[in-house]
Amino acid sequence: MARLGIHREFLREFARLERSVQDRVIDVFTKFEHHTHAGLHLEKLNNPRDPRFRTIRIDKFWRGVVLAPDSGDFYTLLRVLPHDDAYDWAQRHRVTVNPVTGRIELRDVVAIDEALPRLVETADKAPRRLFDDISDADLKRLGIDEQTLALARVLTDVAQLEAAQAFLPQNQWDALYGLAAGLTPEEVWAELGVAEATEPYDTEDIAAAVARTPERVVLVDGPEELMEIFRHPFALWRIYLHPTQHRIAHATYSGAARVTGGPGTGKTVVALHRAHQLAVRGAGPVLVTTFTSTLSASLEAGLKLLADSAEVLDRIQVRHVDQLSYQIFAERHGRPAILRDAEEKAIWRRIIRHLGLPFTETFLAEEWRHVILAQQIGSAAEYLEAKRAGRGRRLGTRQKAQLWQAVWEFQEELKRRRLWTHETICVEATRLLNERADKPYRHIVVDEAQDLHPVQWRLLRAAVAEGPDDLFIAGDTHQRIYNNRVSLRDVGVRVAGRSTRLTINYRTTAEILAWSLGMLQGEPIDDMDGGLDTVAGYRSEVHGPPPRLVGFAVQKDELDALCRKVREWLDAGVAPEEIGVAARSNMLADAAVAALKAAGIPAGSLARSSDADRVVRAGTMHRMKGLEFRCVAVVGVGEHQVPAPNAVTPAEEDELTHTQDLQRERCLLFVACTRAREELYVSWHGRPSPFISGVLG
Ligand SMILES: Nc1ncnc2c1ncn2[C@@H]1O[C@H](COP(=O)(O)OP(=O)(O)OP(=O)(O)O)[C@@H](O)[C@H]1O
Repeated sequence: MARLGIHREFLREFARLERSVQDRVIDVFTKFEHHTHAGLHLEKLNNPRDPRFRTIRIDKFWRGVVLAPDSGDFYTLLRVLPHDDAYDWAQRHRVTVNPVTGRIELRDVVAIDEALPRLVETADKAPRRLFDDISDADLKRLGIDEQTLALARVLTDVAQLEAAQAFLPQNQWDALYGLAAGLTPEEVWAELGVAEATEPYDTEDIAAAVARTPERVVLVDGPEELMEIFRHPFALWRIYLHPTQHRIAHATYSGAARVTGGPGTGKTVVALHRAHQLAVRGAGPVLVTTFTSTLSASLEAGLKLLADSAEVLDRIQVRHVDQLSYQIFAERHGRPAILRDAEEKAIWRRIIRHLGLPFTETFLAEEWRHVILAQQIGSAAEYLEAKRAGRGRRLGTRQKAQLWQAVWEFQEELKRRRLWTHETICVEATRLLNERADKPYRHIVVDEAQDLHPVQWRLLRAAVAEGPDDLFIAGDTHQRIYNNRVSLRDVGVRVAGRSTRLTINYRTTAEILAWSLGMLQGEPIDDMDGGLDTVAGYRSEVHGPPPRLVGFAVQKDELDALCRKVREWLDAGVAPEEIGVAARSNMLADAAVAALKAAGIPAGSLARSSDADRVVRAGTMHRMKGLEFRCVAVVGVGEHQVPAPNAVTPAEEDELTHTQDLQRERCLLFVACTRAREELYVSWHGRPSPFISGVLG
């Protein structure tokens, strides 16, 4: 039986081929894999650039281009193209094995030769070149070969480098792009994840090189896996991880560890692999957790895809944090009575009236949550001493005393009426866990960590004994969509020296990513560990059209245009469930569903429908977290809608909270936009949101 590898670039294209061609490809390659003399089905080409290229007939019109070894039975499917294009492609490309990394590389030799003279001409006139500060020795150390080096040396800007992605060997381009994005040669090397070679690589051994290059070529293990890959060409993460992702997921850490990185860099994927790996090791129960039920449901679905052994799956529990705290609370006290939002406000109002305080109920509620509960403050004296980081309005000693009195009365009332909030349940569950010597979990894996409240962190800290691999944290502070801020150190979680940042985005096109990042330009965003996070080096290898940005006079026109856009996507062959519509408010999301339905488009609310319903789904930006779609429309991005006025504390009330609220709203829009894999459409009526007016292009 032949062994088969499939180039990942082809898999991306596969998803876009017509269904009938996809079926033929599957048919041809399932049969191909079964053949004892598979090579006989391949046709030689006249004068190919690489003598190891062959073609294979898919149907009358389509051909596959296959890399066939000089000997052995190992083949790599590189592309499937219309007949003439396939032959043209084979005339232009060449496969080599990189002597430094040992990995397989594919390049468009003709395009490199054509680009070089033009670049030389521009470089001769330019005052500086892109890689002036990087020595030849450093470039070579990263696997840049002579042909790429000649081109790299005459690049003068990043746009030229981006254009060169289409023809340079991908791993070499990656290294150059990492350098251009500001990473040091050491950081780029670490990111390449190349194992130290004990002896020089055999640059003729294609099969070994392919095995070393899982980020480019997926090795297929039998016909079932082949079917799986073709059925879910986007879900490759189950089989293959980038070396950096693999290292993080499989490492043994002496304590808590963390993965950070921009949207779509595979943090969730790493978290799922890590949980699976820890369960395989079998040292004790694994908890996978996050902050909402929708997200924990999608983590559970991901784990089921990943784990093929029921025994391993049994060792993993998926619960969102509040579910965990309720469970622990209920085991001891039974079901809690929950304080509703409106009732909470009423209590604060009564206290304000009765004490004659100069504060609003929102201010008191936030002070209680973000200072007193967050820092476990238990007495007036502690409160007087407490740092109120993140709170803008200064309080004098007298005001602090008044505030403490208010909080004390509030807490007493809850106690008297046996009422609980999510936070107090969490605090009580933490107390119960701290009493226990036997912890419920041996490992905890946390996704979307940026949105957890300090009391939730303490709960998690108390649910697992301190030790190797106790906590694994995945998150991105640029995607914080609630107001929770934490310093991990303050809640007893130390990740220093065990934190890795992922930078390659697998979801979004470079165009959508760059535009969305533009919205965050210059925003100082913390790293949950006493420093600032950065977006340096975030990049995507996939290209597509730039985001489409359109404004209208009134909402009706905006929604009509949304319907036309969605219709256009559907007509182009995008399935309805691959289209997502995001809005800041529930009301607008519902209006979008109604407009789509009225236009005869199958549509539903994100809250109430799933992939299986095969409808276009619209929902709030908050609900978009953790999801992704081929095409995304973000509507209502107008001056008075984003930021949502009622979600932003007035500057007069609290300057710092005001700034933080604005940042959270900005991040929320960023999250919504980065859910798009291929196309992003952003619209508004009236004037555009201040968050996008700087990036309208
Ligand atoms: N190694 C990989 N190979 C192929 N696809 C990958 C890989 N890693 C991640 N992906 C894909 O990239 C997309 C984003 O992955 P994931 O959701 O894990 O990213 P994330 O960093 O958690 O994103 P976000 O922070 O935006 O929610 C998914 O479609 C996932 O399947």
